[in-house]
Amino acid sequence: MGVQNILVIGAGQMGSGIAQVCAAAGYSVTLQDLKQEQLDRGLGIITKNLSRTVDKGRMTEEEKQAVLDRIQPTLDIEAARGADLVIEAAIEQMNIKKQIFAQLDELAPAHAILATNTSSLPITEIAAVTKRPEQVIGMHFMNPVPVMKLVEIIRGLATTDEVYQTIEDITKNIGKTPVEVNDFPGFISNRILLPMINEAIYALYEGVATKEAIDDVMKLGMNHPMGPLTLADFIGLDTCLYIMEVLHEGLGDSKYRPCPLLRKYVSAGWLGKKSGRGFYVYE
Ligand SMILES: CC(=O)CC(=O)SCCNC(=O)CCNC(=O)[C@H](O)C(C)(C)COP(=O)(O)OP(=O)(O)OC[C@H]1O[C@@H](n2cnc3c(N)ncnc32)[C@H](O)[C@@H]1OP(=O)(O)O
Ligand SMILES: NC(=O)C1=CN([C@@H]2O[C@H](COP(=O)(O)OP(=O)(O)OC[C@H]3O[C@@H](n4cnc5c(N)ncnc54)[C@H](OP(=O)(O)O)[C@@H]3O)[C@@H](O)[C@H]2O)C=CC1
Repeated sequence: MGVQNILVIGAGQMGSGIAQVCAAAGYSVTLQDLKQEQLDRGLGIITKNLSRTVDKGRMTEEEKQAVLDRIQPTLDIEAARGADLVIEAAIEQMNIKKQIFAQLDELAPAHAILATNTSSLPITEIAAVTKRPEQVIGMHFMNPVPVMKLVEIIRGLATTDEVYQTIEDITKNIGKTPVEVNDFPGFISNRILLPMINEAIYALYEGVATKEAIDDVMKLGMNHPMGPLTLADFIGLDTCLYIMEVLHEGLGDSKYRPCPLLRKYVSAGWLGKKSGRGFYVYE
């Protein structure tokens, strides 16, 4: 059975981007979150992104409206009953993801594929709470979703070839490039990116340079589009911390220990751009 209806769980920065690109490709999308405020915020970001595309002459006002009309917001996870594919993009915590997947397994039709946008958590462990581990898979988008080409696709131990192929086809349909990666903590993207960011935070913590200088070195010296501290703020410092914890625990090597300064900022509620303050202050 083909995929037509996609349910996206979590209307944060990633969930809203995923809903946008799926709806733009013609899928019928339901976007679910726990709070109306988050749904409104997510839909606001999607509308702003699409309006920018209209302003650039790459989309008509009618096409924009058609994309918006294909996105149905809801607070009710019962929406899983109508889904062919669920893409989960709630927060990066194993206990939350397990709860969500157990519920989805109860609600979603037997043919539905359950995908997670986790940045680092083992797919096999998430799949194990369901009675359909062969239909559970990692579909790891990059931030900002409408811009970044990559989707890492990660099979759990039991994921079938058929399910992998369906997800690879959908990834291409929404204009992204799939790269297959094995199920190890942090996959490839965050096993390489996050230790670099964590090291930049250590450099700040140890007083090696100012935050601006650290970012300038990596931007001007390595041609990175954003410095590592700006990028950490952009990803979300909570997400950065969770990923480092997964790497530290999952790979068992002290080189992945999260910097105490990162912990302190997250405890203070300084989560980066999304909360208005991280290493930098945002309007
Ligand atoms: C943590 C994980 O699990 C994995 C991850 O995602 S890690 C994070 C991966 N992402 C990155 O590393 C992003 C690094 N940063 C960048 O690539 C760039 O700074 C950027 C693309 C975000 C912005 O690019 P820029 O050249 O500085 O800015 P700007 O010229 O304003 O934008 C470039 C384009 O992106 C679009 N864009 C920028 N930010 C956007 C956003 N948040 N949402 C949608 N579109 C956006 C702009 O509209 C513009 O589009 P056009 O070229 O079509 O006009
Ligand atoms: N940020 C990034 O660069 C990337 C993140 N990811 C992954 O994507 C996922 C989401 O990250 P991101 O969008 O940045 O995080 P955000 O904090 O922006 O969004 C998470 C959203 O999920 C909601 N949520 C939390 N629990 C539940 C639940 N049980 N059911 C439904 N919604 C829930 C949150 O609501 P509330 O705020 O009310 O708790 C919030 O709206 C994480 O797994 C992350 O690791 C993957 C690639 C890149």
